[in-house]
Amino acid sequence: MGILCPRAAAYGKARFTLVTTANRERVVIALGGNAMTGPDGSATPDAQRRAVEVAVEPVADLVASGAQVVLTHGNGPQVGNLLIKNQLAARVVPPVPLDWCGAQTQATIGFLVLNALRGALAARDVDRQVAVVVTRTLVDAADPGFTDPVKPVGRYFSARDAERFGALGQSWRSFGAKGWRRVVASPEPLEILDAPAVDALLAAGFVVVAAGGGGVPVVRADGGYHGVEAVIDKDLAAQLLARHVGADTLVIATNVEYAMAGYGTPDEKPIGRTTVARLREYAAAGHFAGGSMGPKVEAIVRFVSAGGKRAAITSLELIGDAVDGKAGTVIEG
Ligand SMILES: Nc1ncnc2c1ncn2[C@@H]1O[C@H](COP(=O)(O)OP(=O)(O)O)[C@@H](O)[C@H]1O
Ligand SMILES: NC(=O)OP(=O)(O)O
Repeated sequence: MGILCPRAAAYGKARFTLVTTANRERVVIALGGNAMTGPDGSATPDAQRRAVEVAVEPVADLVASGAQVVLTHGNGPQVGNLLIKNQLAARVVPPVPLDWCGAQTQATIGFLVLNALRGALAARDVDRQVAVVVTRTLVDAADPGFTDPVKPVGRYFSARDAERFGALGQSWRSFGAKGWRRVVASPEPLEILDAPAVDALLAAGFVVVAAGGGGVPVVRADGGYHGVEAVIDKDLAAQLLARHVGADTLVIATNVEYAMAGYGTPDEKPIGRTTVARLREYAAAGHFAGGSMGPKVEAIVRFVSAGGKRAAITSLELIGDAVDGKAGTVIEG
């Protein structure tokens, strides 16, 4: 049993996609920071809006094919920019903590995705509602990540600026020729507390945007939850969300088609279809940089090891093929 859905004429030739009511595969897609800002990493409102409009196209195709889709996204550039604004305005308006900034980015990026995805679905004559869920992620107050800040946020600054900000008690790290970025605490995500809301919305037919920026980090306190100052890695949060909602497939979409062995060396080699064991060997041998490819590989390994059917790392344009196991670095359970 199926219906025919026209896809956007503006997105290539007008084509028709068979939407079967039986195709109810659940897919979680994590969109990287590269997909949410301009090509040069610029985070102007226009650059972000345009980047999101491009990023949602393959997602809209997937929704049109009948899949149940949850989208999650990074927030590193955006949350770092909010911290700077806080700092600059501190004498005029009270600064807000980092967890509030994280929640703010879920709203602003969520709004952009909601608007763009609804537009892309309408262009395909697909009438599916999209909901954005402000999502909390449980972390451990004793996580060592709180005393060893490693998560880069915001834009690149000069060494001189970084030194000036460092004098205010902030941690900054050099990224070579690109410059310096502020680094903040990034504890392990333990539980996506609002996953039941995501599950209910999926069952009701919504496309859901959730756990943006890895979720707002909270700890258990006073019989409830308190926000804590950190930024959770969105790939590690994505695999947890995918497990909580019983997703079949997790796709980590970034700006490279594959994770590579020997990345940046003359022996660089794309890793296509592979196994959890092989990826663990590559990781142990240091093939995946921490803070970029490292957590992506760790995320797909954790998902499949926990019973997930399929997980992939690939570029934005290849999301659909990766869901079918035909593109990117793919592992299966
Ligand atoms: N082994 C590797 N294979 C491929 N890319 C790698 C590898 N190690 C590090 N990278 C870098 O990881 C980047 C993707 O990670 P990141 O910039 O954090 O993505 P996103 O912002 O999309 O989440 C690639 O552009 C590449 O520069
Ligand atoms: N929270 C997070 O991991 O964001 P980025 O992917 O933008 O670094």
